[in-house]
Amino acid sequence: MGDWLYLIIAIAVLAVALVVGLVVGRGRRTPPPVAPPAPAAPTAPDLSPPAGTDVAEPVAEPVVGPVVEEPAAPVLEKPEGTASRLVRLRQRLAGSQSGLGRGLLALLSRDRLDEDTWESIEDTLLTADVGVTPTQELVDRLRTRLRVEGGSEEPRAVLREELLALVGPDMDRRLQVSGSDGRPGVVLVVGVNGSGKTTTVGKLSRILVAEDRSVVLGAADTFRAAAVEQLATWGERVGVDVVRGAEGTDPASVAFEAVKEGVDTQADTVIVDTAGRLQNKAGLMDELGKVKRVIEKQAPVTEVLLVLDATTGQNGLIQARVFSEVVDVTGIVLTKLDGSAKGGIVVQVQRELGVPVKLVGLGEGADDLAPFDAGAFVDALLG
Ligand SMILES: Nc1nc2c(ncn2[C@@H]2O[C@H](COP(=O)(O)OP(=O)(O)OP(=O)(O)O)[C@@H](O)[C@H]2O)c(=O)[nH]1
Repeated sequence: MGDWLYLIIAIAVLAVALVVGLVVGRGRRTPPPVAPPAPAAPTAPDLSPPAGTDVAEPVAEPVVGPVVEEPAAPVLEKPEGTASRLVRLRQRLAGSQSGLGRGLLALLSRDRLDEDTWESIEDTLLTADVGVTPTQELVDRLRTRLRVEGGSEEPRAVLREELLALVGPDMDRRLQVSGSDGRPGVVLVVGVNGSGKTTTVGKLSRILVAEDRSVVLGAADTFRAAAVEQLATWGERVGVDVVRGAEGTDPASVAFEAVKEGVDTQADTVIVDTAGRLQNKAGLMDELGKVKRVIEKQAPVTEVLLVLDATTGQNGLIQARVFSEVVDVTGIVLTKLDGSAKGGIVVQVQRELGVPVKLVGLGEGADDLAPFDAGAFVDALLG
């Protein structure tokens, strides 16, 4: 019996050991392979903090693929407004021109106005490019008014009045930059190479942009590729569209496209830069005549500006005459007046062409162009 009991206990121990072994072994078995998960549909990264996370705590930024840098939007320049521009440029004008006025005043203030003195006055005026006929007229007027010895008239006041009359205070110097019937105003800019045409177109566009006008530029100076590039840069700086053609393109077709864009986009003003090669009068007449005709299929030309370099004296005047015979010039832009003490050219060119000076260039800076004002100009002459 005792043997049987031992045998039964031994079998029971073995059975328990077998059951425990089976249970533990099953727990260590590797799970059966399962199908790989389907790729998740792309979703916007969830940038909200996980629940329970304090917002103030730094959270690792989710990585969302390669970082693509957006091209920086061009920063547009803000052209200088009219008021500060005028104050600044009047000072510059006085700086370059006051020699003429001061010289005349010194002569007119002498105790005795003898023939030698009047001759010196005449020479001073001629040297400043006032021109022969206007000089003669001015000297005659001054002689009459200042002749009387011990006269009560003050030389400075007399000179100011007479110079102002010569410059023409009543001329209409407003720029015609607006069109009619919903069409843009069209400004055609002409003049010999190097006179400052392209620069003037760029500066004028800035004046108009400063006045909140929408502008399109036409780079019809296709003769010189650099001029087209130059104009494109002027336009980019203030966010103005520049219509251009390849080098050698027919200038008239560029002018046409520019005005068409102005009409289509309902721009206020289109300014067209031209090549103005002065090879001969007939060629110039053909080129500019065609440009104008083609433009006017879209909208009338409201202003033709002739750009003239103030430092070129009589040569510049001869060129100006040719241009005015070829196109109907309505206004003159006198550039580089900062580099010349010969402001008298204003008087001469207006007389010659019968057209007012409307703008003056007073430096190479982007905003160094100002509307011409007769009173301010004479004051600048007198210093
Ligand atoms: N000091 C000064 N320089 C000026 C003025 N206006 C233009 N210039 C300079 O004159 C040079 C010629 O100007 P442009 O505008 O290229 O002349 P352009 O008539 O267009 O010449 P093309 O493109 O060859 O037909 C440039 O160096 C200008 O910076 C001005 O009022 N004062």
